[in-house]
Amino acid sequence: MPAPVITAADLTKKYKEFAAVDGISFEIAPGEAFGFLGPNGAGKSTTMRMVGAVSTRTSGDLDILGLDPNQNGPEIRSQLGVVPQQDNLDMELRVRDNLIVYGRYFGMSRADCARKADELLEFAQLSDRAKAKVDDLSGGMKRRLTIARSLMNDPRILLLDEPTTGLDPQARHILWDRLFRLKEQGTTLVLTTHYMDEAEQLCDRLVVVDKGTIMAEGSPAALIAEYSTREVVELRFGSDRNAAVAVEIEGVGDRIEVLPDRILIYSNDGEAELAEVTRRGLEPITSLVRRSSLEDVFLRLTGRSLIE
Ligand SMILES: Nc1ncnc2c1ncn2[C@@H]1O[C@H](COP(=O)(O)OP(=O)(O)OP(=O)(O)O)[C@@H](O)[C@H]1O
Repeated sequence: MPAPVITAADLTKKYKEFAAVDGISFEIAPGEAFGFLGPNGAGKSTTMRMVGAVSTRTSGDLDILGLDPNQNGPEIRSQLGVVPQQDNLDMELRVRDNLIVYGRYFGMSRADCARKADELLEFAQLSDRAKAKVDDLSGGMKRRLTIARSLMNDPRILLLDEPTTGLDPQARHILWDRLFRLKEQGTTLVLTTHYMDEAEQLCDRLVVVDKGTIMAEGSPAALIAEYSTREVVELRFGSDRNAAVAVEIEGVGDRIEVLPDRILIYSNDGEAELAEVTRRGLEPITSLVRRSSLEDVFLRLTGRSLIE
């Protein structure tokens, strides 16, 4: 096993008495795509700020590339690429100039900046927008430009806080494709997300976080195998009937979850459970048998849905 690029042990961040991050431990291997999956307020951004060496920890240990961010912030930051939750591009500058100015900030020569900017515009599929105003870019393009900018200093680790929040499905897929390429090239990706599909698509390994603590850790497939069944039956009866229906389907499947808008039956054979529901004389408005996802893992671990 190669040495981890990031190691956190009992990492804690408190704001006054409130622990936004409450004693989490994890290791991230070089070249890995590692995710923090959790709802808003789980402590993901707070963790990312500590890993990005821009916020100090209250207690615990944190090692990034063999260095302590409390002691070696600038040295660590020079080896990281950071994509914050909100794009913070320079609106005054044109697209390509955003990259050049950022490179200069890292002490790169003008020639190196120009070469690297062109290479990254190509990578981000923005070459034809090089001279455009940032304001004229779509949300997905701005996100890709922010990623391109974060790569100017050839970072060993790329930190992405909610990389596709607010983007439409097509823009998300283009972005995922770019992130796959970075992963193929060996960049370590550390990302936060509250989208289970994003975590399933991108992460080799992830931790499920809630209220500042880690609830579970593993690959998406391993987490689903450990905390859910192979299939799930989703039934909608209309919310006013959910409680009554829940009584009538008692004992069907391995486990039943009654949510405000749906009833979920967990089972390795969804079709058989759906047939049993029908046999009991129940007629859902809609029914669907699907594969288990990380959403089901989160529900099992916290009793709450990840989708608010
Ligand atoms: N500077 C601060 N002062 C006080 N409380 C804070 C501060 N920053 C974050 N918090 C609180 O810490 C908790 C975790 O916030 P954090 O932003 O890390 O969550 P998150 O998982 O990234 O969620 P989001 O996706 O909404 O950013 C929240 O309850 C938040 O209100």
